[in-house]
Amino acid sequence: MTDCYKPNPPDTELFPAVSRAAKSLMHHRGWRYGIADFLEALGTTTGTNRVWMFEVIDQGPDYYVTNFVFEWADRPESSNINDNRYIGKRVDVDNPDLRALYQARLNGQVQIHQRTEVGGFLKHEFEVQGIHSMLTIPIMVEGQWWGILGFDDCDAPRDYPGSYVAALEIAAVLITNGILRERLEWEVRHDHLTGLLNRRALIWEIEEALERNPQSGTLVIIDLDWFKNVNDRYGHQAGDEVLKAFSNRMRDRVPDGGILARFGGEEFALWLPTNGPKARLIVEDLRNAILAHPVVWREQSIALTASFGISEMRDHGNESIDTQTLFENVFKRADDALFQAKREGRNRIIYKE
Ligand SMILES: Nc1nc2c(ncn2[C@@H]2O[C@H](COP(=O)(O)OP(=O)(O)OP(=O)(O)O)[C@@H](O)[C@H]2O)c(=O)[nH]1
Repeated sequence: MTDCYKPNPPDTELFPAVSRAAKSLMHHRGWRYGIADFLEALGTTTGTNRVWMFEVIDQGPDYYVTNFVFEWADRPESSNINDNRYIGKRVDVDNPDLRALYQARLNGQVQIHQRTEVGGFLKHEFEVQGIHSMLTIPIMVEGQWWGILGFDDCDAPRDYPGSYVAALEIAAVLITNGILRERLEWEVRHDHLTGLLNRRALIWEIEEALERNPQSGTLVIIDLDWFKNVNDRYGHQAGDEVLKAFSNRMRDRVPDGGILARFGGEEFALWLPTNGPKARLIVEDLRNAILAHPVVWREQSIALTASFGISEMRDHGNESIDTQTLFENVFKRADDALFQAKREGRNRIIYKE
């Protein structure tokens, strides 16, 4: 039987290939932009027919759901990526074979399956996809099963030696590393509770927008009114839910090119790429929407209002002023406007040129 197994190319090529391919995962926009090159390098060096990755998008004790996210195939006929069956595919773990497979994946164990040995769920997949041998390496992130890096041999059976598995396990760790970096970058730029950008990220985004268009844009600082009362009356958890619902409501109404952020506490900021009456109309629409739609929390309706301070990017005739100072000035004016809105009774918009 073993003599009809596909020969493995010399493993001396594999470690240098993984090392070279690692660089593509360091793509400045994130690993997802370099993964196609990475999988191609693994595919061509191992001489396999298909290298694929799926991501686990939901899981429970007796099921898991996967999305087929990336693939390299040696020829068009080997490709599966456009098969909708693998998008949001749910696997019900309803027999001992499948339970063993699932448990091994949860534990991060590498598995090599041969068509002659598999049963049930895998047998069906092997037949549908024309697979002889499949090597699967779980991608683990922070101790959790994230997905699979898989290798399918369709033209002949294959047995992967230990040195191959070791190199490909390193490849999976490199993907883990990319995912962790992506998570970290998300955390640096976002507010945890609401998923909105945080203050720092908003400033970066505005700086970029100003580089493209220095004299344009409106900054709106938004502060929920009497928010302390929400916490005092309904509890902190309700307060959190209100902040999330409020953020979602706002996010749905931000026009194209607008950037919404949570500055902290019950304070938010919105950058609009427009100036003048158009921007002010958008803000009026936001104020009305907040007023018209109380947040429902555990069947209780929590009415909200917010105060708004608005200012525009303008040099007020001083053309020598640099972008940084322009930007600081617009923040200061919007903040002063918000303060005035609060002082004058809240639930209002104050505009300061
Ligand atoms: N639940 C919850 N509360 C928060 C969070 N961040 C800040 N707060 C609360 O927000 C409240 C803000 O209170 P204040 O600054 O007095 O403002 P306010 O009650 O909204 O009154 P005005 O702004 O003057 O209209 C405080 O009770 C904070 O504890 C958060 O992430 N979750």
